[in-house]
Amino acid sequence: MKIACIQLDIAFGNPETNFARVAEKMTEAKENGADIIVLPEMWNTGYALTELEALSDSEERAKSFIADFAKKNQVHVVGGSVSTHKNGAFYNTMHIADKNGEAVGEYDKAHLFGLMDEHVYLEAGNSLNLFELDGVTCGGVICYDIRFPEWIRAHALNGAKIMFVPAEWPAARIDHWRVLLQARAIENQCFVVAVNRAGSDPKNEFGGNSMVIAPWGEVRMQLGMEETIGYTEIDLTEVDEVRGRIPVFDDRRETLYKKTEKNL
Ligand SMILES: O=C(O)CCC(=O)C(=O)O
Repeated sequence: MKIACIQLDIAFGNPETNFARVAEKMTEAKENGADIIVLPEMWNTGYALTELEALSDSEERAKSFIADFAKKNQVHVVGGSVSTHKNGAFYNTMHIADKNGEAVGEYDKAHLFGLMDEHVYLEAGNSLNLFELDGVTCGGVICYDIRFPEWIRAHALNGAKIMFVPAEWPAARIDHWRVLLQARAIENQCFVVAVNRAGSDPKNEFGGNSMVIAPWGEVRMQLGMEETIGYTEIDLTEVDEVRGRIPVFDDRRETLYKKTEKNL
């Protein structure tokens, strides 16, 4: 499975430019043999949160755009996330389409990031994000979600062998990004495919450093800070091999964790 991580420099508050650039980059990734294309967080608008009424995706444009591209090019697309307007509220939403153009997943970011005012403008989602690509169970969370190990664990316990993490993670905390992603891969014995944006917006410089991490924790791909596309091949048999080597899932003591939570 060849994965393409599109580390895009997102144009702030400019969906037209971003749709055109994403189309161009996805075409390049497909021409380079990608089986799965992964995009960053909020790629349609960036964090133009005060302009969501006018700019966010209210008609599932991104969902159709991703599904159409996937079908036409026979490639899976994990569509990062876009700002959406649905059911009377704004969300940070991930769309996933398989290579047949089927919409196999839709996820609203569950943990809203107060430091970037998400809680002021967005509603949080409440559901896990599990989907199948070529018969492999995958999960997807967004950016700040990786600070909640129990959330990623819930996906792993439900069978996820690859966790996708689109992000707009600031350069100022890029060390946290690297360590948290590596920890999530090691503790859940799964692949982590994390795609951050490049560039800056009026408030933040973003850190790039998109990464693919193997279930044993090795960093298989790591980009710099600039806009680029990173490619890696992954072999899913590694997940079972690592889970067999140290049977973390069999050794869990669920009842103990529940008791501890109650006593806190
Ligand atoms: O947790 C962090 O430090 C960054 C999170 C973030 O930027 C986001 O969720 O958009």
